Amino acid sequence: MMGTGKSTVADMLARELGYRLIDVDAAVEKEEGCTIPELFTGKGEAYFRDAESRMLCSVLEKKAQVIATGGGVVLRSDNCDVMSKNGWVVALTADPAVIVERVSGCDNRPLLAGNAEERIQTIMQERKDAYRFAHYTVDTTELSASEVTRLILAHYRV
Ligand SMILES: Nc1ncnc2c1ncn2[C@@H]1O[C@H](COP(=O)(O)OP(=O)(O)O)[C@@H](O)[C@H]1O
Ligand SMILES: O=C(O)C1=C[C@@H](OP(=O)(O)O)[C@@H](O)[C@H](O)C1
Ligand SMILES: [Mg+2]
Repeated sequence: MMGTGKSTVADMLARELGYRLIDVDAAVEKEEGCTIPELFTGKGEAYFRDAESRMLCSVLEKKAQVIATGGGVVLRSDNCDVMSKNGWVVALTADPAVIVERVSGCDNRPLLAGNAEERIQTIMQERKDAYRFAHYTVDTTELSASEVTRLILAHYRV
């Protein structure tokens, strides 16, 4: 889910493991030559989702890497299938109020425009079953990013 710390924790994990870090959002931005908000405005969410799925499949061909995805990658079941087949999948969650705090001041999440807390609650409700396929889930509400990283490393088995 957005704002739970995926990009931050993936970076820490990659350093700890000596793996390559891939952030799918950043890779899409680089490929498209614009930011995610610009992509949503200019070409629409469906275009972004296609680019996101293509990028995910392409990066999953390699090994020894930590891949941070955007929280909406689970909206397509094919993406979940390819992640669980080719990787060890961790889902991060947090209470909506904490997510609001974490993302306040960032305007790079187009789906949270307007009342962020309401949007987060709605999106979490819509996606409540979509993250269940993950091999391991961490509620990050009361944990620092380093604590989340340590927990994941303690459970990582591949
Ligand atoms: N466990 C945490 N506790 C407090 N703040 C966090 C934690 N994890 C990430 N953050 C902060 O929350 C914001 C969103 O984190 P980010 O890694 O971009 O989340 P995501 O990639 O899941 O959207 C960033 O400002 C980051 O520094
Ligand atoms: O949950 C979502 O639908 C999205 C999450 C974002 O990434 P983060 O989860 O890293 O914020 C980004 O991919 C886009 O704004 C859409
Ligand atoms: Mg991110």
